[in-house]
Amino acid sequence: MLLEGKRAIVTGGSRGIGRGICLEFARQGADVVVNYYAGADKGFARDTAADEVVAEIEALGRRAIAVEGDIADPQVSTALVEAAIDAFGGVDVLASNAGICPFHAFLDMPAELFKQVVDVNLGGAFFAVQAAANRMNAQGTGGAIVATSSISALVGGALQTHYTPTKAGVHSLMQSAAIALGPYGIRCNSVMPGAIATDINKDDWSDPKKRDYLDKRIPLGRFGEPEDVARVVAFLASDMAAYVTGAALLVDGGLFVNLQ
Ligand SMILES: NC(=O)C1=CN([C@@H]2O[C@H](COP(=O)(O)OP(=O)(O)OC[C@H]3O[C@@H](n4cnc5c(N)ncnc54)[C@H](OP(=O)(O)O)[C@@H]3O)[C@@H](O)[C@H]2O)C=CC1
Ligand SMILES: C[C@H](O)[C@@H]1OC(=O)[C@H](O)[C@@H]1O
Repeated sequence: MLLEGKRAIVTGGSRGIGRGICLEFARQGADVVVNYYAGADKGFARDTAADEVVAEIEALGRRAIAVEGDIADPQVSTALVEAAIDAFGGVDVLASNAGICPFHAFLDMPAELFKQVVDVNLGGAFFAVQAAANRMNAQGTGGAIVATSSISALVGGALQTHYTPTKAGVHSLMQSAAIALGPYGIRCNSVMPGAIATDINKDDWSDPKKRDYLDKRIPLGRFGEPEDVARVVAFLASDMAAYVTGAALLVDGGLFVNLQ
Protein backbone atom coordinates (compact mmCIF):
# COMPACT_ATOMS: atom_id res chain seq x y z
CA MET A 1 0.00 0.00 0.00
CA LEU A 2 1.29 3.45 -0.97
CA LEU A 3 -0.20 5.51 1.87
CA GLU A 4 -0.23 3.12 4.84
CA GLY A 5 -1.12 5.02 8.03
CA LYS A 6 -1.17 8.45 6.36
CA ARG A 7 -3.72 11.06 7.43
CA ALA A 8 -5.28 12.87 4.46
CA ILE A 9 -7.60 15.76 3.72
CA VAL A 10 -9.45 15.83 0.39
CA THR A 11 -11.32 19.02 -0.52
CA GLY A 12 -14.36 18.50 -2.73
CA GLY A 13 -14.29 14.83 -1.77
CA SER A 14 -17.96 13.93 -2.02
CA ARG A 15 -18.34 13.50 -5.78
CA GLY A 16 -16.43 13.04 -9.02
CA ILE A 17 -12.64 13.15 -8.98
CA GLY A 18 -12.51 14.02 -5.26
CA ARG A 19 -14.59 10.98 -4.36
CA GLY A 20 -12.24 8.87 -6.48
CA ILE A 21 -9.24 10.32 -4.62
CA CYS A 22 -10.86 9.60 -1.21
CA LEU A 23 -11.48 5.96 -2.13
CA GLU A 24 -8.04 5.44 -3.69
CA PHE A 25 -6.36 6.99 -0.63
CA ALA A 26 -8.32 4.57 1.58
CA ARG A 27 -7.39 1.59 -0.63
CA GLN A 28 -3.78 2.68 -0.23
CA GLY A 29 -4.08 2.71 3.57
CA ALA A 30 -4.91 6.34 4.45
CA ASP A 31 -7.53 7.80 6.78
CA VAL A 32 -9.47 10.64 5.14
CA VAL A 33 -11.20 13.92 6.00
CA VAL A 34 -13.82 14.31 3.26
CA ASN A 35 -14.67 17.97 2.60
CA TYR A 36 -17.76 19.00 0.64
CA TYR A 37 -20.05 22.01 0.42
CA ALA A 38 -23.77 21.70 0.96
CA GLY A 39 -24.36 25.15 -0.55
CA ALA A 40 -26.44 28.04 0.73
CA ASP A 41 -29.56 25.88 0.69
CA LYS A 42 -27.76 23.15 2.71
CA GLY A 43 -28.76 20.53 0.17
CA PHE A 44 -29.61 17.16 1.74
CA ALA A 45 -28.41 15.21 -1.31
CA ARG A 46 -24.94 16.67 -0.96
CA ASP A 47 -24.69 15.69 2.71
CA THR A 48 -25.79 12.21 1.70
CA ALA A 49 -23.10 11.96 -0.99
CA ALA A 50 -20.38 12.82 1.55
CA ASP A 51 -21.82 10.36 4.08
CA GLU A 52 -21.75 7.64 1.42
CA VAL A 53 -18.06 8.28 0.73
CA VAL A 54 -17.37 8.02 4.47
CA ALA A 55 -19.21 4.68 4.57
CA GLU A 56 -17.28 3.42 1.54
CA ILE A 57 -13.97 4.35 3.16
CA GLU A 58 -14.96 2.63 6.39
CA ALA A 59 -15.91 -0.47 4.41
CA LEU A 60 -12.33 -0.46 3.12
CA GLY A 61 -11.15 -0.63 6.73
CA ARG A 62 -10.00 2.97 7.13
CA ARG A 63 -11.27 5.88 9.21
CA ALA A 64 -13.13 8.84 7.64
CA ILE A 65 -15.11 11.92 8.62
CA ALA A 66 -17.13 14.31 6.47
CA VAL A 67 -16.62 18.03 7.05
CA GLU A 68 -18.97 20.47 5.35
CA GLY A 69 -17.76 23.94 4.36
CA ASP A 70 -17.21 26.34 1.47
CA ILE A 71 -13.52 26.07 0.61
CA ALA A 72 -13.62 29.72 -0.56
CA ASP A 73 -13.83 30.65 3.13
CA PRO A 74 -10.30 30.56 4.61
CA GLN A 75 -11.71 29.46 7.99
CA VAL A 76 -12.95 26.24 6.40
CA SER A 77 -9.36 25.21 5.63
CA THR A 78 -8.39 25.82 9.25
CA ALA A 79 -11.40 23.77 10.35
CA LEU A 80 -10.42 20.90 8.04
CA VAL A 81 -6.96 20.73 9.60
CA GLU A 82 -8.42 20.88 13.12
CA ALA A 83 -10.84 18.09 12.24
CA ALA A 84 -7.96 15.94 10.98
CA ILE A 85 -6.03 16.56 14.21
CA ASP A 86 -9.08 15.73 16.37
CA ALA A 87 -9.98 12.61 14.41
CA PHE A 88 -6.60 11.22 13.36
CA GLY A 89 -3.92 13.19 15.26
CA GLY A 90 -2.49 15.18 12.33
CA VAL A 91 -2.18 15.73 8.57
CA ASP A 92 0.31 14.08 6.20
CA VAL A 93 -1.40 14.53 2.83
CA LEU A 94 -3.62 17.17 1.25
CA ALA A 95 -5.48 16.71 -2.02
CA SER A 96 -6.70 20.20 -2.91
CA ASN A 97 -9.38 19.28 -5.40
CA ALA A 98 -12.59 21.28 -4.88
CA GLY A 99 -13.57 23.23 -7.97
CA ILE A 100 -16.49 24.56 -9.98
CA CYS A 101 -16.97 25.37 -13.66
CA PRO A 102 -20.31 27.07 -14.32
CA PHE A 103 -20.00 27.49 -18.10
CA HIS A 104 -20.74 31.05 -19.26
CA ALA A 105 -20.02 33.29 -22.27
CA PHE A 106 -17.33 35.93 -21.81
CA LEU A 107 -18.90 39.20 -22.98
CA ASP A 108 -21.74 39.13 -20.46
CA MET A 109 -19.97 37.29 -17.65
CA PRO A 110 -21.42 38.58 -14.36
CA ALA A 111 -18.72 39.95 -12.07
CA GLU A 112 -20.14 37.89 -9.22
CA LEU A 113 -19.76 34.64 -11.15
CA PHE A 114 -16.15 35.46 -12.05
CA LYS A 115 -15.39 36.22 -8.40
CA GLN A 116 -17.06 33.04 -7.16
CA VAL A 117 -15.03 30.82 -9.50
CA VAL A 118 -11.77 32.54 -8.56
CA ASP A 119 -12.58 32.40 -4.84
CA VAL A 120 -13.45 28.69 -4.87
CA ASN A 121 -10.90 27.34 -7.34
CA LEU A 122 -7.84 29.49 -6.64
CA GLY A 123 -8.57 31.10 -3.26
CA GLY A 124 -9.75 27.76 -1.88
CA ALA A 125 -6.59 26.01 -3.05
CA PHE A 126 -4.37 28.74 -1.62
CA PHE A 127 -5.91 28.62 1.86
CA ALA A 128 -6.13 24.83 1.98
CA VAL A 129 -2.46 24.50 1.04
CA GLN A 130 -1.45 27.18 3.56
CA ALA A 131 -3.40 25.60 6.43
CA ALA A 132 -2.19 22.06 5.71
CA ALA A 133 1.42 23.19 5.24
CA ASN A 134 1.45 25.02 8.56
CA ARG A 135 0.29 21.86 10.30
CA MET A 136 2.79 19.65 8.43
CA ASN A 137 5.55 22.08 9.37
CA ALA A 138 4.50 22.02 13.03
CA GLN A 139 4.56 18.21 12.98
CA GLY A 140 8.11 18.34 11.60
CA THR A 141 7.65 15.22 9.49
CA GLY A 142 7.11 16.76 6.05
CA GLY A 143 4.12 15.99 3.88
CA ALA A 144 2.68 15.82 0.40
CA ILE A 145 0.25 18.15 -1.33
CA VAL A 146 -1.38 17.36 -4.67
CA ALA A 147 -3.66 19.93 -6.30
CA THR A 148 -6.15 19.27 -9.06
CA SER A 149 -5.24 21.74 -11.80
CA SER A 150 -6.38 20.89 -15.34
CA ILE A 151 -5.46 20.57 -18.98
CA SER A 152 -7.30 23.92 -18.95
CA ALA A 153 -4.24 25.48 -17.32
CA LEU A 154 -2.59 25.08 -20.74
CA VAL A 155 -5.44 25.60 -23.23
CA GLY A 156 -8.53 27.79 -23.31
CA GLY A 157 -12.28 27.48 -23.64
CA ALA A 158 -14.74 30.13 -24.90
CA LEU A 159 -17.18 29.39 -22.08
CA GLN A 160 -14.42 29.00 -19.49
CA THR A 161 -12.74 32.43 -19.42
CA HIS A 162 -13.38 32.65 -15.68
CA TYR A 163 -12.26 29.05 -15.08
CA THR A 164 -9.09 28.43 -17.09
CA PRO A 165 -7.11 31.23 -15.36
CA THR A 166 -7.89 29.63 -11.99
CA LYS A 167 -6.47 26.32 -13.19
CA ALA A 168 -3.32 28.05 -14.48
CA GLY A 169 -3.21 29.74 -11.07
CA VAL A 170 -3.38 26.41 -9.23
CA HIS A 171 -0.54 25.09 -11.41
CA SER A 172 1.54 28.17 -10.58
CA LEU A 173 0.61 27.96 -6.88
CA MET A 174 2.02 24.43 -6.73
CA GLN A 175 5.25 25.54 -8.37
CA SER A 176 5.79 28.42 -5.92
CA ALA A 177 4.62 26.38 -2.92
CA ALA A 178 7.11 23.65 -3.89
CA ILE A 179 9.89 26.21 -3.52
CA ALA A 180 8.50 27.75 -0.33
CA LEU A 181 7.84 24.38 1.35
CA GLY A 182 10.69 22.22 0.04
CA PRO A 183 12.93 23.19 2.98
CA TYR A 184 10.29 21.72 5.32
CA GLY A 185 10.11 18.42 3.44
CA ILE A 186 6.68 19.24 2.02
CA ARG A 187 6.27 18.25 -1.64
CA CYS A 188 3.77 20.10 -3.87
CA ASN A 189 2.60 18.77 -7.23
CA SER A 190 -0.44 19.03 -9.45
CA VAL A 191 -2.40 16.79 -11.76
CA MET A 192 -3.89 18.16 -14.96
CA PRO A 193 -6.92 16.04 -15.84
CA GLY A 194 -8.31 16.20 -19.38
CA ALA A 195 -11.93 15.27 -20.04
CA ILE A 196 -13.14 13.25 -17.06
CA ALA A 197 -16.76 12.07 -16.85
CA THR A 198 -18.23 13.78 -13.77
CA ASP A 199 -21.15 16.06 -12.89
CA ILE A 200 -19.06 19.18 -13.66
CA ASN A 201 -19.36 18.65 -17.42
CA LYS A 202 -22.72 16.84 -17.58
CA ASP A 203 -24.56 19.85 -19.05
CA ASP A 204 -21.74 20.81 -21.40
CA TRP A 205 -21.49 17.29 -22.79
CA SER A 206 -25.25 16.91 -23.14
CA ASP A 207 -24.59 18.34 -26.64
CA PRO A 208 -23.81 15.12 -28.56
CA LYS A 209 -21.76 17.02 -31.16
CA LYS A 210 -19.41 18.40 -28.53
CA ARG A 211 -19.15 15.03 -26.79
CA ASP A 212 -18.39 13.28 -30.05
CA TYR A 213 -15.78 15.89 -31.03
CA LEU A 214 -13.95 15.58 -27.73
CA ASP A 215 -14.16 11.81 -27.74
CA LYS A 216 -12.51 11.62 -31.17
CA ARG A 217 -9.65 13.83 -30.02
CA ILE A 218 -8.56 11.48 -27.24
CA PRO A 219 -5.86 9.10 -28.52
CA LEU A 220 -6.62 6.50 -25.83
CA GLY A 221 -10.16 6.39 -27.19
CA ARG A 222 -12.27 7.17 -24.14
CA PHE A 223 -13.18 9.86 -21.62
CA GLY A 224 -11.36 9.59 -18.31
CA GLU A 225 -12.90 8.20 -15.15
CA PRO A 226 -12.27 9.69 -11.69
CA GLU A 227 -10.16 6.61 -10.82
CA ASP A 228 -7.75 7.42 -13.68
CA VAL A 229 -6.91 10.69 -11.93
CA ALA A 230 -7.12 9.34 -8.38
CA ARG A 231 -4.43 6.71 -8.94
CA VAL A 232 -1.99 9.38 -10.16
CA VAL A 233 -2.81 11.61 -7.18
CA ALA A 234 -2.10 8.69 -4.82
CA PHE A 235 1.24 8.08 -6.55
CA LEU A 236 2.27 11.74 -6.24
CA ALA A 237 1.17 11.77 -2.58
CA SER A 238 3.24 8.67 -1.81
CA ASP A 239 6.91 8.06 -1.12
CA MET A 240 7.15 6.51 -4.60
CA ALA A 241 7.34 10.17 -5.67
CA ALA A 242 9.71 11.20 -2.87
CA TYR A 243 11.95 13.24 -5.23
CA VAL A 244 9.10 14.83 -7.21
CA THR A 245 8.05 18.37 -6.33
CA GLY A 246 6.85 21.32 -8.40
CA ALA A 247 5.73 18.93 -11.13
CA ALA A 248 2.48 18.90 -13.12
CA LEU A 249 1.26 15.67 -14.68
CA LEU A 250 -1.29 15.59 -17.50
CA VAL A 251 -3.85 12.80 -17.00
CA ASP A 252 -5.75 13.20 -20.25
CA GLY A 253 -5.45 10.08 -22.42
CA GLY A 254 -3.24 12.10 -24.79
CA LEU A 255 -5.83 14.84 -25.47
CA PHE A 256 -3.40 17.75 -25.08
CA VAL A 257 -0.82 16.61 -27.61
CA ASN A 258 -3.38 15.69 -30.28
CA LEU A 259 -3.43 18.63 -32.66
CA GLN A 260 -4.44 16.76 -35.83
N1 LIG B 1 -14.15 16.62 -14.75
C1 LIG B 1 -13.20 17.12 -15.54
O1 LIG B 1 -13.18 16.90 -16.77
C2 LIG B 1 -12.10 17.93 -14.95
C3 LIG B 1 -12.14 18.41 -13.63
N2 LIG B 1 -11.08 19.13 -13.15
C4 LIG B 1 -11.07 19.63 -11.78
O2 LIG B 1 -11.28 18.53 -10.89
C5 LIG B 1 -11.85 19.03 -9.67
C6 LIG B 1 -13.04 18.16 -9.33
O3 LIG B 1 -14.00 18.29 -10.36
P1 LIG B 1 -15.07 17.17 -10.70
O4 LIG B 1 -14.87 16.00 -9.84
O5 LIG B 1 -15.07 16.98 -12.16
O6 LIG B 1 -16.41 17.94 -10.29
P2 LIG B 1 -17.70 17.50 -9.49
O7 LIG B 1 -18.67 18.60 -9.72
O8 LIG B 1 -18.08 16.11 -9.82
O9 LIG B 1 -17.24 17.51 -7.96
C7 LIG B 1 -16.88 18.70 -7.34
C8 LIG B 1 -16.61 18.47 -5.89
O10 LIG B 1 -16.20 19.70 -5.31
C9 LIG B 1 -17.06 20.02 -4.23
N3 LIG B 1 -17.23 21.47 -4.13
C10 LIG B 1 -17.80 22.30 -5.03
N4 LIG B 1 -17.77 23.57 -4.57
C11 LIG B 1 -17.17 23.51 -3.37
C12 LIG B 1 -16.84 24.48 -2.39
N5 LIG B 1 -17.13 25.77 -2.59
N6 LIG B 1 -16.25 24.07 -1.25
C13 LIG B 1 -15.98 22.77 -1.04
N7 LIG B 1 -16.26 21.80 -1.92
C14 LIG B 1 -16.85 22.17 -3.06
C15 LIG B 1 -18.34 19.30 -4.51
O11 LIG B 1 -19.05 19.12 -3.29
P3 LIG B 1 -20.68 19.13 -3.28
O12 LIG B 1 -21.12 17.84 -3.85
O13 LIG B 1 -21.03 19.27 -1.85
O14 LIG B 1 -21.09 20.29 -4.14
C16 LIG B 1 -17.82 18.01 -5.12
O15 LIG B 1 -17.42 17.11 -4.11
C17 LIG B 1 -12.18 20.48 -9.92
O16 LIG B 1 -11.17 21.27 -9.35
C18 LIG B 1 -12.15 20.62 -11.44
O17 LIG B 1 -11.82 21.91 -11.82
C19 LIG B 1 -9.98 19.37 -13.91
C20 LIG B 1 -9.91 18.93 -15.19
C21 LIG B 1 -10.95 18.18 -15.80
C1 LIG C 1 -15.54 21.13 -16.81
C2 LIG C 1 -14.88 20.84 -18.11
O1 LIG C 1 -15.61 19.95 -18.90
C3 LIG C 1 -13.55 20.23 -17.89
O2 LIG C 1 -12.88 20.93 -16.87
C4 LIG C 1 -11.63 21.00 -17.18
O3 LIG C 1 -10.81 21.50 -16.46
C5 LIG C 1 -11.37 20.39 -18.50
O4 LIG C 1 -10.57 21.18 -19.24
C6 LIG C 1 -12.69 20.27 -19.11
O5 LIG C 1 -12.96 21.40 -19.87
